[in-house]
Amino acid sequence: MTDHVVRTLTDDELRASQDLFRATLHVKPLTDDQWPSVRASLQPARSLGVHEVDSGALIGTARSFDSAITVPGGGDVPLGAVTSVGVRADCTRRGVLTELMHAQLREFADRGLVAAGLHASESAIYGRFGYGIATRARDYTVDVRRAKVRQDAPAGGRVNIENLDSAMERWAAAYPAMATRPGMLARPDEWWAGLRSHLAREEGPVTAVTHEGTGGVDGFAVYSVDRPRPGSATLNLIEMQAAGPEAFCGVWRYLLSVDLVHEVTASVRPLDDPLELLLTDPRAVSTTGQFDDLWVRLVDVPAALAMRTYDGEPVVLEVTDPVLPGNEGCYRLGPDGAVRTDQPAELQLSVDTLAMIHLGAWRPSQLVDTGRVRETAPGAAERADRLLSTATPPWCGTFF
Ligand SMILES: CC(=O)SCCNC(=O)CCNC(=O)[C@H](O)C(C)(C)COP(=O)(O)OP(=O)(O)OC[C@H]1O[C@@H](n2cnc3c(N)ncnc32)[C@H](O)[C@@H]1OP(=O)(O)O
Repeated sequence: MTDHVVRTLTDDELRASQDLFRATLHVKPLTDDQWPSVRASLQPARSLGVHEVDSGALIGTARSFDSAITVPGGGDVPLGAVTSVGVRADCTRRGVLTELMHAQLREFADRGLVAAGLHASESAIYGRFGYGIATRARDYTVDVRRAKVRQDAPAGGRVNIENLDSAMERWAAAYPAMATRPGMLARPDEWWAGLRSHLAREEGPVTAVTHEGTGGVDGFAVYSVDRPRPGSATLNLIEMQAAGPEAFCGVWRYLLSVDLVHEVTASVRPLDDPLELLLTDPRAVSTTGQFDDLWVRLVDVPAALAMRTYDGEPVVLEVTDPVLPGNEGCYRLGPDGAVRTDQPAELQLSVDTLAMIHLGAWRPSQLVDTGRVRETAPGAAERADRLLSTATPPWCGTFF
């Protein structure tokens, strides 16, 4: 018998659950001023809590919001975006997170969500629940004095500074047309409310810029500037989306022209962000980190496999999934789609490893080389490499 129970939290328990989560991250509780905007970012009935039976105290929490993820071929797969996961520090390592994760995955499956996604605070936590690294990202800095945009770089449209609140409404309307790369997420209203409350906590002023091309809004960015002393200002790019090369280049041309700024830092950008190639001196850009971005858990494996496209010779995968055993079995993937099959397995892998290849972040043959995938038919991994490859590396680009 366990000494705690998991259940969906009621509205009047949400603030306590957010404060519990913040405490696990060593952050102060919400103030009365902060709470309304945080409340606006929470979807109803999507917060789970674990209470101790004896004391009734809340000791663990996890929440989610309903979203969708773009997969290769352009389809949108319904996804539960998991966040605010925390267990009170004096109650860790006795299975509270495990119960939360299992309850949440059951709830997602019951509601027909095909996948779950999260950004992990530590990379050792979520693999055991079937999550795998499905997108990667990099941070970079730009030395503004060296960064001159090439004359042949794409041009067109214009950048305007806007009021943040009105800009966000226009961005929310334009964003779906930009979320075409595998790994990008749909952003419900609550996500935009969360961005607003996140930006309100920035110490310095926050600037919103919109790029308008011939068809209207096709890019946007939000940044803050640190200026610890005269002559030394860093522009921190908090968010940037662009529908195409003109918008990408237009926004960067603007960012590199802001007076008094000697350095721009950009976080969690796509691995193939082409800024270096737009500059006369590509070394003006320095990658400062490359890391796991979105972790995905395929909740309904047959649906997730069927909802993306494949290009190349078919291959048969055998999937193991101790947490959701209904996913286990062999699947034949090919240009005609993905279906369960009785054919013998050519590659064997666990469900967390499947998430690593589903959007194209890793090549199956790389994973054979590291022991994560077992090849039972010679040449199958190379066939799978071609079948699952994508034109661009997947990227999430949405923080939550
Ligand atoms: C999506 C997000 O919100 S990311 C934010 C996650 N939250 C945090 O990082 C806040 C601080 N940390 C915590 O609140 C907790 O330590 C949690 C949530 C990470 C883990 O909660 P717990 O209740 O201790 O996890 P639980 O007891 O279910 O552990 C399950 C297994 O994972 C392991 N594990 C749990 N956390 C970690 C960790 N940080 N590093 C390595 N292993 C871990 C446990 O050892 C256990 O393994 P075992 O079964 O082999 O012993």
